[in-house]
Amino acid sequence: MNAIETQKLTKTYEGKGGCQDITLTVPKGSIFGFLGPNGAGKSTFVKMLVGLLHPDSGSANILGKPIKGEEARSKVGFLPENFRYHDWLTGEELLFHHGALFGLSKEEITQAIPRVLRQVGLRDREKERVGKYSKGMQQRIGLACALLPDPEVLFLDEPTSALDPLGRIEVRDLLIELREQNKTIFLNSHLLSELETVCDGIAIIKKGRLVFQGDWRELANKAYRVKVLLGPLSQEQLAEIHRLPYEVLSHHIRSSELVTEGRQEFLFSISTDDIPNLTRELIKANIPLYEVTPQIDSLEKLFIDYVKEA
Ligand SMILES: Nc1ncnc2c1ncn2[C@@H]1O[C@H](COP(=O)(O)OP(=O)(O)OP(=O)(O)O)[C@@H](O)[C@H]1O
Repeated sequence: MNAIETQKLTKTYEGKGGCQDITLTVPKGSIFGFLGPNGAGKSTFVKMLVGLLHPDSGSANILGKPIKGEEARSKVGFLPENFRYHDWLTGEELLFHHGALFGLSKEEITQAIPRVLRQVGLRDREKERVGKYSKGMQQRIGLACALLPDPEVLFLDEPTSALDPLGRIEVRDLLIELREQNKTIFLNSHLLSELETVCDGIAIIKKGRLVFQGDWRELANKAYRVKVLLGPLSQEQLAEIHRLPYEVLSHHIRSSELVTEGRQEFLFSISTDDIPNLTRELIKANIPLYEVTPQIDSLEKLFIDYVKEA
């Protein structure tokens, strides 16, 4: 079953900005990364899904229920970006306030509070005023608010931007724990190195339009490269390498004391399927071959390439 399905979902602001014709599928029990440059339309899209904006056209379902209805929203948690909390409330009072907004009873909220405080690592800090919390703690209490109704689908907009590296790891582990409970997490983040460690699927939006959706590793494979250590090489062998039907992206003598002089490093642009062919060709040409190392690009690099190209 899909947690989120949208069909040509569109919202513009008097014909400008926003996002257009977004058809997207997010499987249940996955962590899904939603990426795009500033102003691409990410918040507009998420706000429609959580019921804060009405679409101009198109449709969307959450867990099979149309987003227009309350039923879809009852299973949703949302952490907006840069949310300002009521400074004068204690963490506990804030959680009570949010619980009431979700329509939870007093007993339900009292039961949920220790769970969410544990999940976000704020136990024993709930009696302090939110205004006295550090930025990271404010982000954690926001996450706790989103987790209060034990949501099936969680929308998180930059959930770790104020956290230190340890805090980020804690949130990442929490997301993995939630996924293990078959919850779905829709994650909006600019921290791509963080996304690549947890996301099952991603979508990229640019200027309001979807330009990619799928497994980011699929995206990585599009730009597959392989590093090969060869040599020493005669002029003839060097010419032979350049005659191969694979693009040489770079070629240099590796400056490592461990590498015998004369060995050279080549970076080829080839698909995974072509690696055996490349090695066969090199051996056929009697070229000494020492290393073949596939280079998988980081999500960050691919994202930049994709957003520039698409
Ligand atoms: N209330 C609004 N009125 C007019 N234009 C808006 C409004 N909200 C957003 N826009 C425009 O719609 C486009 C998409 O904005 P949106 O906030 O959805 O992008 P985003 O991808 O979330 O950006 P960021 O990463 O900077 O948060 C932008 O061009 C923005 O200027």
